[in-house]
Amino acid sequence: MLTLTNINKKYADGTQALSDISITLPTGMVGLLGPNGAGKSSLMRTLACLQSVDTGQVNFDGLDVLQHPDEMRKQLGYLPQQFGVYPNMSCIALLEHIAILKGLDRKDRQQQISELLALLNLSQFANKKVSHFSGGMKQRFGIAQALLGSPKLIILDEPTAGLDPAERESLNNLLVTISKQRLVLLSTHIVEDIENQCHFVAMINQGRLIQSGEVAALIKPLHGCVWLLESLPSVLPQESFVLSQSYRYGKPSFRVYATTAPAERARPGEVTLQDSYFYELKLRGSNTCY
Ligand SMILES: Nc1ncnc2c1ncn2[C@@H]1O[C@H](COP(=O)(O)OP(=O)(O)OP(=O)(O)O)[C@@H](O)[C@H]1O
Repeated sequence: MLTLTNINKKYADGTQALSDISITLPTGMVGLLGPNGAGKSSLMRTLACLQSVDTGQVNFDGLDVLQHPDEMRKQLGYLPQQFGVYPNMSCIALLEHIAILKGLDRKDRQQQISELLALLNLSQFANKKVSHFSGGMKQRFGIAQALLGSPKLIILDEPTAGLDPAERESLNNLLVTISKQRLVLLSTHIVEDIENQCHFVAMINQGRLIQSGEVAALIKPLHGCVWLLESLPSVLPQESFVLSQSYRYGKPSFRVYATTAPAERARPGEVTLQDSYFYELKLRGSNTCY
């Protein structure tokens, strides 16, 4: 279990990236949702012991993380949003190098690297330079290096960014498999990925925690309050508002929050996590566009 208490972080230029964040995250797949600039990466870098905070505490299974970052690093796997690799190193050599840095002995290194190469479908590319990998292969390599040492906490910042749908699906399935008996914290803009894989979600905006809890419990209050419309009436009922607007087969499609049907032609919609996320952002007066 990971507990954050009153985390505050202001950068040197005065940007308040994290404001008084307090939350307890359970084991399993946990999603972190927030618009661009919300503070997700700042939070993840903090948990990965890569940057300090101004105030606050982080506790992981009884360990005071900010006081003992070296202890935490032994239990941590981190995939940053972007990562560089040594240009001339093969996949296996680089994994070997990272395993040594993580303190694995020779026997463990050999066993874990061979298991991870197989798990991540990289065995046949073991001797290829990682700098020559495709985007999907590179992300799978990133997950493999994060899993070295069997960490109890895995932090993944946008792991599926830039992947094609098949790669995304296979990586998502893999993440569910590895999240058994450990905490996998997943940050992504793809709300659907969080809805499909995570049982718990934390939403942040402008550095503040705006909502958190079990996904099923979060969307429950909106049941019966989401309506689908192809066009909006000239006036929406009081206290109702547009959650999102998109196109389906080239035709406009509106999802509207309303406690009763906002128009005669409105059809009830099945509530999604995205509805709940947009509802929370609207409710808290975000000026974010979506
Ligand atoms: N090193 C830094 N110095 C100054 N400001 C920073 C720094 N890093 C991030 N910020 C600012 O802190 C805020 C939060 O940024 P952060 O990268 O944590 O957000 P994010 O939710 O990860 O965004 P995105 O989804 O776009 O990656 C933003 O206003 C950003 O400009």
